[in-house]
Amino acid sequence: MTNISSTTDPRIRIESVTHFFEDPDGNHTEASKAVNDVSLSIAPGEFVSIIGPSGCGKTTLLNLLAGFIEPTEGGLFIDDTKVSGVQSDRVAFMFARDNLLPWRTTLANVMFPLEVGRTGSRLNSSARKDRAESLLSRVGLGGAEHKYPSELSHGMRQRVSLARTLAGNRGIILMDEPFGALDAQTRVQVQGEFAKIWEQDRPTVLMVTHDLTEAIALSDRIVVMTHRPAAIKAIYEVGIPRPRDVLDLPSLPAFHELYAKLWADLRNELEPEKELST
Ligand SMILES: Nc1ncnc2c1ncn2[C@@H]1O[C@H](COP(=O)(O)OP(=O)(O)OP(=O)(O)O)[C@@H](O)[C@H]1O
Repeated sequence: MTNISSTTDPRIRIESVTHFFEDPDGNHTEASKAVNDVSLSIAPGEFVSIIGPSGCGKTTLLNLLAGFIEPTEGGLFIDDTKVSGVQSDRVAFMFARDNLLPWRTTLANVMFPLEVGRTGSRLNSSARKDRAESLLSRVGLGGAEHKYPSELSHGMRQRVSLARTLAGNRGIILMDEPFGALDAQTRVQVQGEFAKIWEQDRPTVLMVTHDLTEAIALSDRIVVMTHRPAAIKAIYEVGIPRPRDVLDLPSLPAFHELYAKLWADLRNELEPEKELST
């Protein structure tokens, strides 16, 4: 069993989770196993990234935590309550594609979680508007409140998505390649904005990424998964002092050392795929 729980009183606890999808005959087989005996605890205000080979089971782990699917074995807990059903009241999500509502303005998109969530039900419409405006200004979009998603660039849309993710103030954010669809320059900018906001608000974050530099720039710990079915191969503390500037990281020996370790772990996990294809 991979048992990694370095924290006490975690906000997120994943306990001995194994997940099988059904194969075309409706059976659970080794080939349909996506997650293998994963245990991980995440402390309040901690930022943890998951990296691993493509198709290993990272998104499946996030989906289990979000309550979109149920584990075959083991349990997932948020604030000590077992995850059962979709956790949209307790957890905010952010994906590579922004999923903005095209018929709503930027402001109305950010106000959306305030209208439907538990937090929202406590706010009147003027307070919702104030909160949404303030979040848009924090992500550098003050002035774009009345534009529609179709009028915005990819980077702007992803900033709106970030503001919307933060709007519900759920304190836990699950992110799946959140900056993956952005060009390299915009990506660095939006990462930097998110890092600043995270340092001020300190939500608990679990992020899946393929970008090792992004993982090092943003995380407290990085979890490396094996090839499918995803098990935990290693966990690294980043330990580089904050605030971190993505553009300055390459000048730090600690960055290169960690990058090399992560890459070596990943490369070993890619080997079985190579064997399969030869
Ligand atoms: N609903 C499903 N039914 C059957 N198999 C699935 C389903 N969803 C995912 N899988 C399979 O489970 C495995 C893990 O998928 P998952 O999306 O979790 O991987 P990932 O590590 O996030 O991949 P990537 O890095 O490429 O996004 C893959 O082999 C995928 O084909």
